[in-house]
Amino acid sequence: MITMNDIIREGNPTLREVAKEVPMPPTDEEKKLGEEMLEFLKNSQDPVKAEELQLRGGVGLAAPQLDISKRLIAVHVPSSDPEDDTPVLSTVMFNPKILSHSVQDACLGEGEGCLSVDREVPGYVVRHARVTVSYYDEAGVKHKRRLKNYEAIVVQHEIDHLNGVMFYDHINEENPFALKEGVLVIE
Ligand SMILES: O=CN(O)CCNC(=O)c1cccc(Cl)c1Cl
Ligand code: NI
Repeated sequence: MITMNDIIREGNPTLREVAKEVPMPPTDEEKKLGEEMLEFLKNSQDPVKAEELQLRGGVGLAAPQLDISKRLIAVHVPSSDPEDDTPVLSTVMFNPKILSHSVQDACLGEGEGCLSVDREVPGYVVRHARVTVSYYDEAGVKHKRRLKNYEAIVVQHEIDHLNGVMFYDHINEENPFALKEGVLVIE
């Protein structure tokens, strides 16, 4: 089972590498890794398990954060409606790729955090508001999916990890809360 000890932190060069494509179909080991990454996210969002295992909450995870430089991510984005237990997006993506994106940009009003960054880095992380991504599932089947809002932001944060990009690379250094005209702020 993945715990915080398995997650590498800033300074580890793997976080700045471009990860390698995973040959399709994935091996049993790669499939198992994807399942464990998804399970980690679910555990991290479960108050009892998160407390028990001392997990920081996460809605996404990328294999390079486990010091595995492969193009594999997991996302588990719960519904914003507390009454609704169905996550808006819960999946493992092999070789995810942004095929196209909106002209409009967006950012989370509360900024972003990262399990590989043991500090707060305030500021708007400006990303594409909407993206069309392709990816392969653990059976090696290709999917194409349009994403918007929070789930679009999360998937971009994870794909960044596959390219050695950290969320704070996108924050404006002069004014971390500067926003251009038309950028959608997602609360
Ligand atoms: O790469 C994944 N992590 O570092 C897990 C911890 N961060 C988050 O769950 C998180 C928090 C805020 C905004 C975004 Cl977009 C994300 Cl992804
Ligand atoms: Ni991260």
